[in-house]
Amino acid sequence: MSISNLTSRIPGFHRMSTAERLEAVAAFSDLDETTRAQLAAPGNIDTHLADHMIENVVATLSIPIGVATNMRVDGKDVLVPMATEESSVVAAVCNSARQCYDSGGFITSVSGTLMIAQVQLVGVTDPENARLRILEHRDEIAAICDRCDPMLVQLGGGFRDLEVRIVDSRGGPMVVTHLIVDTRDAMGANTVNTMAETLAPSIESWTGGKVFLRILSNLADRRLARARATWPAEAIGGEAVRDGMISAYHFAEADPYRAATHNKGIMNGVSAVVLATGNDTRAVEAGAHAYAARKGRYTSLTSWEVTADGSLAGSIEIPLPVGLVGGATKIHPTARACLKILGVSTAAELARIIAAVGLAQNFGAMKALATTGIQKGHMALHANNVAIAAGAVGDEVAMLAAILVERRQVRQDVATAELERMRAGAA
Ligand SMILES: CC(C)(COP(=O)([O-])OP(=O)([O-])OC[C@H]1O[C@@H](n2cnc3c(N)ncnc32)[C@H](O)[C@@H]1OP(=O)([O-])[O-])[C@@H](O)C(=O)NCCC(=O)NCCSC(=O)C[C@@](C)(O)CC(=O)[O-]
Ligand SMILES: NC(=O)C1=CN([C@@H]2O[C@H](COP(=O)(O)OP(=O)(O)OC[C@H]3O[C@@H](n4cnc5c(N)ncnc54)[C@H](OP(=O)(O)O)[C@@H]3O)[C@@H](O)[C@H]2O)C=CC1
Repeated sequence: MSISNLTSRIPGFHRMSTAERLEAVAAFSDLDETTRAQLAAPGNIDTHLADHMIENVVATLSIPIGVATNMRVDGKDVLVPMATEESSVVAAVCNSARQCYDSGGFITSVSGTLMIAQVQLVGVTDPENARLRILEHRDEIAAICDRCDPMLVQLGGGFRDLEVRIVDSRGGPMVVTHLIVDTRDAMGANTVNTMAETLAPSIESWTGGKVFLRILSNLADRRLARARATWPAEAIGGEAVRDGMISAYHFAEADPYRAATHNKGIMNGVSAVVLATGNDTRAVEAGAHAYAARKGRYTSLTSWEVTADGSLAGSIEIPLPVGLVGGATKIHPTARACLKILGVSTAAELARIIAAVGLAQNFGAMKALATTGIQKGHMALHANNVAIAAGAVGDEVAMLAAILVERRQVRQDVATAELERMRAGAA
């Protein structure tokens, strides 16, 4: 059966055992034995590989990968692996996606796969003149950039555009050249950095100035991913719930103190998929927050409105420089296995799914905040962590967590006392 015939609506997925869930995911994504074994292996990164990925390696840190169900993106069902240490993040995506599944799920788009590299030129007395001199060399610049990466050009990528800006700084005017490069299925940092470094001597010779920095910009506003979805009021608990959520959005839109938390919630989902696929979480996070401040004040990455028929419509637009090749994406076997689960064949497809997850995550948090409060759902799941921290093992974990939730006291001191009481009762 092809993937598109399978459904991501898997009610009760969270009640299965870990092995049963992996079997369901393997069947959905048609995973081969090696990929299944990779996902099932405890501590699934080899020390030798780790030692070559970064420096001074002494150990590895395993983070759980949960799979979000109920996601339908552009008419296709998809299971989404999410690597996170935080409880209730995955559950929230499943729950949010469930509530818009029947109204079509998520519709997505991308602006392209363009990255920007910056070349900083200082020490020119005539910055306007220097700017034009650089722009006059556009064809030569294109050729220099494309010569850096013939493979990328062969794949349909390479130099696309040139911008030269004059930036007023404390140290006087700087002439900043932007190389706009299509990096296709790579995030592209190394690719565009090489181009910027190669071009720098030419810029100096054309202008008589001095180049210092030659590096990509993490404000990847030529690489936007967008997602939208509609939740009928009756599917989310009625108009009062919808209006509470709209008010939550207005709060985030107006107030940077709230917007930071609102966007952190979005990044709970975004960063989890970015990490699971071996991409650079810091690059995506820096870009997202810079984009949220693009209007001169920090605001929400999402927008929420009421449609003519009274439904809640949400949308997100976020820079998503992620790749299927480059960085750790190809070398980390678990990241590769996660990409197989997703079944994506281009970086743009991956970015679209991540944008949808960000929107779902925001829906889940806003709905909880505008109704029961975050503690009910989040702390109920976090209670397991508190129970483990208090020393619970095996079946004790679920039993102790249930007691903490029942008492509405998900606290370490209460957990320790209750665990002692449980054990004394059992003895
Ligand atoms: C936690 C829920 C989902 C419970 O929500 P609920 O309505 O009690 O859930 P339910 O038991 O009725 O189940 C409904 C569906 O939710 C999913 N679901 C339910 N439980 C699980 C589970 N254990 N594992 C996986 N999926 C789960 C699952 O899809 C299930 O359908 P089913 O499969 O049964 O047909 C809800 O309360 C929620 O979405 N809360 C929001 C949680 C959240 O946002 N967490 C992020 C951490 S807090 C934070 O860092 C960000 C924040 C909040 O500050 C951002 C902001 O301020 O904007
Ligand atoms: N500020 C930041 O965000 C910075 C981030 N980084 C890091 O850079 C890394 C990402 O850089 P990136 O340039 O993506 O990685 P790589 O340089 O590892 O990989 C990109 C290369 O892969 C090759 N390639 C093969 N198939 C494709 C394809 N389908 N599409 C595009 N390229 C393809 C290309 O050419 P070829 O085969 O010729 O190599 C391309 O140049 C991340 O690890 C990131 O953490 C680094 C510096 C700064």
